[in-house]
Amino acid sequence: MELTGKNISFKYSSQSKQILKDVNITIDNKKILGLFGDSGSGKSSLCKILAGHIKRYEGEVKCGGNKIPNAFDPVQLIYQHPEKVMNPKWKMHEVLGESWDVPDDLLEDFGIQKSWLNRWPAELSGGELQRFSVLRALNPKTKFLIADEMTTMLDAITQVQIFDSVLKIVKERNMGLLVVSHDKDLMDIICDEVVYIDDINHV
Ligand SMILES: Nc1ncnc2c1ncn2[C@@H]1O[C@H](COP(=O)(O)OP(=O)(O)OP(=O)(O)O)[C@@H](O)[C@H]1O
Repeated sequence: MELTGKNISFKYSSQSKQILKDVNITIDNKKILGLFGDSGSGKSSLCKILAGHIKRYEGEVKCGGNKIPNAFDPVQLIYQHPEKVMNPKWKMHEVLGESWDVPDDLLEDFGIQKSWLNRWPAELSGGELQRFSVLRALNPKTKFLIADEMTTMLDAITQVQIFDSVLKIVKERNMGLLVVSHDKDLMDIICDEVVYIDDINHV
């Protein structure tokens, strides 16, 4: 199964600069793909388009040959800043429960203490919140995961732990994974193939 972006071109408004031009990218569920490039080169914008968060673009995104449906989200995007995508008025068990019923062993794998489930997002650190946003994205319907600087805010040891847990699930469930990072060393370890955005973006 593949998630494909075909001839993707994009600008934020008609007056603003071209961010993406004729980008072609394929994420295969049998390989882990890395995407790297300079700050501001359009990586996050491309991720949002692939995940269906930006809808006004030129080109075509397909998941398993079909357009991404609205009701069922086979493509999940994990943002760099989890606090931006969490409802501050929900306790953490509601934040997770909205997506799926996470088994206890997975909470443990991701280093989430049970007492945190009863806290508000504002009562957790950025790194602790990020563990929740990763787990939330890993609901059983997810076919492709896009990790946009997913572990930037975590220390090196926690980064490895989180990636280990994600990779285990990705392999078990045969999911596709796109890893976006500035850390080329990390990508070289994790990914089967790494793409430089300037090589696929013709702006
Ligand atoms: N909502 C927005 N409205 C207008 N311009 C935006 C918006 N979001 C991003 N941009 C601009 O689009 C360009 C590409 O940004 P994008 O976040 O996709 O880059 P990036 O490669 O992910 O950067 P980084 O590695 O720093 O996260 C930048 O010049 C940025 O200023």
